[in-house]
Order: sequence, then C-alpha cells, then structure tokens
Amino acid sequence: MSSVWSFHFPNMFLWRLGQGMTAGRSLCNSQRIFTVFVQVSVQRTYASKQSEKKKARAFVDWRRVSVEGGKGGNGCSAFIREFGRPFGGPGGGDGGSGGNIVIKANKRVKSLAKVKSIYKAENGSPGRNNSCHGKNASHTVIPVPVGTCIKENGNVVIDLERNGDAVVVAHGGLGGKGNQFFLSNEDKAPTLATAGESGEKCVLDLELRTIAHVGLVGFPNAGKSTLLRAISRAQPTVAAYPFTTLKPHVGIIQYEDFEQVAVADIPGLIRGAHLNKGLGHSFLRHIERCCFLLFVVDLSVREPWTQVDDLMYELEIYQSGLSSRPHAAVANKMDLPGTSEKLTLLQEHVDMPVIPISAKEGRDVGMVINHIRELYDRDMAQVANQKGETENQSHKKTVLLEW
Ligand SMILES: Nc1nc2c(ncn2[C@@H]2O[C@H](COP(=O)(O)OP(=O)(O)OP(=O)(O)O)[C@@H](O)[C@H]2O)c(=O)[nH]1
Repeated sequence: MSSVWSFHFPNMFLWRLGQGMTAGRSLCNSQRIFTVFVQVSVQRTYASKQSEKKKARAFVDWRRVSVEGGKGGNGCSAFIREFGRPFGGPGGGDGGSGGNIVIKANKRVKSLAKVKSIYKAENGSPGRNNSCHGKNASHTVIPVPVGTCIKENGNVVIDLERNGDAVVVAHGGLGGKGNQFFLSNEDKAPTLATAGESGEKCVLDLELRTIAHVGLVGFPNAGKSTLLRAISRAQPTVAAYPFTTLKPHVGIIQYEDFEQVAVADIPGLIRGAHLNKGLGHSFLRHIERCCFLLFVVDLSVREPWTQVDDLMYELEIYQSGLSSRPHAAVANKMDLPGTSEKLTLLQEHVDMPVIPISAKEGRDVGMVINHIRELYDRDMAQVANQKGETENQSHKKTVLLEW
C-alpha cells in the first residue's frame, strides 16, 4: 500500500493542486505557467530519485538459481509407406537432445543483477516419420562476471576465474529412440519407441568472489563515494550523513594502455562490525572480495590514525589475514584547515604508504590512480607466477570449455 501511495502521491497532489487552481476562474496565465513549472520540476526530482534507487539496487553479488536441462525429444513410432514400398519397415526417427545450461564468465558483465532465479533449457524436438531425427535443442548460456564462484549445497563446484571460462551445470536429457532403432532379425516391425530423458536439475548459489580489484574502506562520511566519483565515472550518492552508501558501487578506471581496474566503494564500517553491528558482516563480506584495499581516512576528525587502527582490527577479527592484503591509506579532506599537522602524525603512526588528497576538489587524486595501478601490476605479476606453478603441478582441467 505504501509503495502505491509513494508512487501516486506527487502526481495526485499536483493534479489536485491544478484542479483547485483551475477551478477558480480568476487564475491568470502566469499562475498557470508557475503551476506547470512546479509540476514538471517536482516530477523530475521524483523520477531522478527513483532512478538513483534503481541504480543503488543494481549491484548484486549473490544469487540462488534453479537450473534444469532441457528434456530430450520423444522417439517416433512410424512405418515407411511409399510408392513401391508398401511395407517399407519401421521409419520412426530418434528425438533430439535437450539443451544444456552453461554458466560462462564474461568480462563485460559486472554484477549478478541480471541473472534470473530459474533457468530451464529448451527441449529437444521429437523424432518424425521417414527416419527424421528430431533437432537437438540449443544450449542456454548464463553470462556471469569473471570471478564468480558456483556452489551447490555450500560446496564449491567451480570458480570461473578467467574470461571465457564456462561450465555445464545441468545437462539436457538424451532424446528417445524411434522404432527404427529397435529393428532386429527377431522383430522386423517393432512398434516400440522410447520417451526422451529429463534434463538434470539442481539449485546453485552464485557468488562473486571478486567484486573489484580495489576496495575503498573507511568509516562513514570519510569521503569514499566522493573519491570514487573523482577517479572514475561511477556516480555513487554523496551526502553529509553516514551510511549514504548501502551497497557497493563499482567504478572502472581506464588507463592509457586500455587496462581497466575496478574500484569498489564499500559501505562505511563502524566499530564492532565483526559483531555484525552497523552493516556488519555484509560489509566485511564485500571487503573479502577485493584484491587490495585503500583505507580512506577522514582528516577532519580529532585523531584520524585511530580510524586506521580500528579498520585493521575489525578486518583481522573478521578474517585472519584480511588486514594484511596489499593496502595503502588515502588521507582525505586535505582542503580543510589544520589537516597538515594531522597528516604528519598519521604518517608517523601508520606503517603503510599515505596519499594526501582532497577528493572533493579533485586535488592529487592522480596519485591515487597511479598507486592503484602499481598495486594492480604487482598483483597481476603475482597471479601469473602462481598460475604458472599450479599449471606445472597438474594439468587437470576443471573447466569444461566444450559442451
Ligand atoms: N571538505 C571536504 N569534504 C569532503 C571531501 N570528500 C568528501 N567530503 C564530504 O564528506 C561528506 C561525506 O562524503 P561521502 O563521499 O558521501 O562519504 P562516504 O565515505 O561515502 O560516506 P558513507 O556513504 O556514509 O560511507 C560529503 O558531505 C562530502 O562532500 C574532501 O576532500 N573535502
């Protein structure tokens, strides 16, 4: 009911206002123009708020899907009856196979928002007379972001780590046999034809292991969204109240060599997040899925270095080793008075590179972009080394590229 109200309220209100005003014949032209102006501007504000809400809802990093392969087509029971062949024997064709359900990593896909909750592949076509076999159904491909982990009953089935990795999660059923198949010396005119098999069925959890290369981590109001806006074309909402960001926003930095690095603005952390306070575990779950972290520190508070200590503590308690992911601190709000002294103290206190910036004014954000690239290149080199080692150890291929 409330959603109906909220949807109709501006229109109804303005319509009534207009009615009331037009009812009085004394309404002059300028008043009418004013009414129309107010009506249009209120509707625009309302529409933009709705689209912002939609944008905020767009990022999805977990989905439960039910998948079912297509059923095989039934075999056909028929006899060949042609001119000159009045008893041509059995001629019922086999049914076609049902389609498979394939999950494929695609680097253009950034979230699981468009993954539906139920997938059913196409059924195979039934066999026909004159020995015509039914057509095999085409496969259903579900595109997911690179880094999607597929789980069944809590157990990891596979990790789609590279662009183009694909796996068949539900095979389609085989087509039934036509009566032609059962022709033998004992039975010259079989009437038996079998039905197509049902496709495989299962329920899977899709989880994004990596939502971005870099995660912007910080307390509410530290300026994470402002920083993301300054370094990418993402448009997260910026406001002077805590918890403006409730879901991660991912922005892409494109470098001159066309390399793209994804940066996630993660909702603000508060003390006690590991006890599920504030946005708690959902927040920490997102951090877990970033390759490296940038701690955004608000220099306008009294002792900004305590923010870094608290962040590190919360991460380590939630998952040991999380705080030792490659990281750096971004000291934000350098445009405010008295921040230079705090910056010096922060640099003395923390044991990591500190990049002083003003995200609001766009001052020195280039340094952040360069630092992100450094971390990214280092990480890529490490991943390449690890891949080489594991490929030497085993040649087992878990990802099915043919289906
Ligand atoms: N003076 C100054 N203000 C800033 C700067 N960066 C951000 N702000 C302000 O700080 C407030 C909070 O900024 P956000 O970017 O929404 O902060 P956030 O960390 O994303 O906040 P949450 O969404 O609550 O996690 C806004 O009023 C910004 O205008 C800066 O460099 N200088």
